[in-house]
Amino acid sequence: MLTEELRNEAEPIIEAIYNDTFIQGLIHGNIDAAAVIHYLRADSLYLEEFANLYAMLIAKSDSKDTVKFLLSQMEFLLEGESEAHAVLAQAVDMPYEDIIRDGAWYPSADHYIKHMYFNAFSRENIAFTLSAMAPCPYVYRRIAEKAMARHTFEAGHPYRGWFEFYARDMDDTLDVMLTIIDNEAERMPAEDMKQLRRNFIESVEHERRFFNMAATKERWMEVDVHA
Ligand SMILES: Cc1ncc(CN)c(N)n1
Repeated sequence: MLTEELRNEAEPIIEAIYNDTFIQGLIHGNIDAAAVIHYLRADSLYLEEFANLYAMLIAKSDSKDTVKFLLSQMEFLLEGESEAHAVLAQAVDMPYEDIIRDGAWYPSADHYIKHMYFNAFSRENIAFTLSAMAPCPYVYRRIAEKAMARHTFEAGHPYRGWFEFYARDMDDTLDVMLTIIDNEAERMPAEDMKQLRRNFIESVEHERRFFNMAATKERWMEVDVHA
């Protein structure tokens, strides 16, 4: 199955993400607070766009079950990830609303978001956008599984709740996304399947760039348009 192959192809990139600064900093509880704040500012905006993408896909869906799934995912997204964000805000001891007030689409987040919108605007078949969106829950679940398998997070660990959330709550989203992608892929010509594959693997790399964007506190050049 296509998504089985994609998950195997993604594994080396996910292992690299796991060993990069941001995740290692969460695991060892010694991450730079400014990197966590940078991450939250970008991620709160990213998740808003993710919800908007679901809305675009609803408009393209012809199956009632798919529409119901997309609506439930919008709901989960607008509520659910706040639990993971709350863990990070607690760890840096700042009120969440104060942290995300100054968010912006920093370069790597901007690229990732536009990669998903490009597919949503240019393709009628929702599988193209879903293949760009699926690494969002998938990469986080794999990273959380690796961390929980390789480390014992003691009760007071500041980021334990973040890993527990992503190890636990991504299954429903993922199962439906991957099923839709596989069902659509079966009826596609080879070049379209190649595009699904590219969309997925590029988004896995976008996930790596997003975490590194936070670790380096990546910003645009200080030009007025982004001030
Ligand atoms: C950039 C990004 N990727 C994935 C996730 C997990 N849904 C997230 N919160 N942010």
